Amino acid sequence: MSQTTRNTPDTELSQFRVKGEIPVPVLINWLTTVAVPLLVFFAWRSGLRNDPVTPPLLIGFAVMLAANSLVYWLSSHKTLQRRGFIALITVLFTYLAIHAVEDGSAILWLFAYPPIIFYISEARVGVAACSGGFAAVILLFSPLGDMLFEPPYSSSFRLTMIFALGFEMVTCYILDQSRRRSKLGLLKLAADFEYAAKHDALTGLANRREALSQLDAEHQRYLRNGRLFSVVLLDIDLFKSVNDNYGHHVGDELITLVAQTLREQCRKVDTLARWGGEEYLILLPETPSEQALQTADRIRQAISEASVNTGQGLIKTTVSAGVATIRRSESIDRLLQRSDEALYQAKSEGRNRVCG
Ligand SMILES: Nc1nc2c(ncn2[C@@H]2O[C@H](COP(=O)(O)OP(=O)(O)OP(=O)(O)O)[C@@H](O)[C@H]2O)c(=O)[nH]1
Repeated sequence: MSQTTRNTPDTELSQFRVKGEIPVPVLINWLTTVAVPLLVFFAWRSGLRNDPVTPPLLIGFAVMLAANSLVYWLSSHKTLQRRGFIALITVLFTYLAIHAVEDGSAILWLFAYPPIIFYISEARVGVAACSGGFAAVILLFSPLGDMLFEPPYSSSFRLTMIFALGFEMVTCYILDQSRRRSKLGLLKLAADFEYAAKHDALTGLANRREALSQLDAEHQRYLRNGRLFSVVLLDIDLFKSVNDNYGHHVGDELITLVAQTLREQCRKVDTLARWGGEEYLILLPETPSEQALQTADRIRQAISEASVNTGQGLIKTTVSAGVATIRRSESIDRLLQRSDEALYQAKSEGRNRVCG
């Protein structure tokens, strides 16, 4: 899982919200709710100044922003809503920069652009939008800008705007990077917790809880499509004597060796679990009795051939296994009970054997 988090693409990460963070659609809807009456208000004030262009344009922006939220409300299409919103506010802020709305003071709204863009989109979109915006502001405040538009700004206002906007954009970028890093950290932590909750620390196999959950899922599939599955309960023979003679660390190595052999002998679809101390459970999906017995015997054979190197030479071990295949409307508890009985039989018949 940590591999997954390391590869989490920026697109996915920008839309991934940790608990408590405002979801992007909610933020966009909230901004739209605030922006629409504001635009109507400024349109009305521009109308009072006999500006023939600004009122219809601002009303048009208000209508399009509202329509964007309405489309999201009807379709729940997050990407469409986000892209629509970014396009609309980019055009709106450009208009506020090149047209002297509110005697030119409306250009101050430009400061709202960087935090919104960085919050709702990927880092590279934020960087591209802010770089473009910054270049446009410099152009607007340059002599070339004076030739193209009629900006009513003094030199000191222009300089202050350039430095303050630049400062704000860089700050937003740094904060955004820090937010993304902390999100990655949280994702990794969540993945590690999930892994630890499902796996056995010594062998890396599924733990008992995860095995029960896989068993339940397989049982549900069986009830739906009737495909038989089997379980193998496998126990290392005379394991206590290994601990007693060679120490617990060698016992642990043996437990790991058996786990490794199970991995080599089983299919990817099989669930391998450490069921208890030196006991394992193998869930074999879509496997009838005969095949399950053959698999269990192949595993038994492979384990009897493997060995652990101790300071006192190589040691080998054997296992006993009990196999049970699901029957009619049998419950999981009953199935496990039958495999346990078969394991008990294998032990009492002399160990190093498979019973089913
Ligand atoms: N090293 C080590 N030993 C463990 C672990 N979990 C359980 N054990 C030991 O495994 C031994 C199991 O012994 P028993 O249940 O008596 O079974 P056995 O000696 O394998 O004998 P049979 O099952 O009858 O063949 C106990 O001594 C436990 O202490 C573990 O994680 N590591």
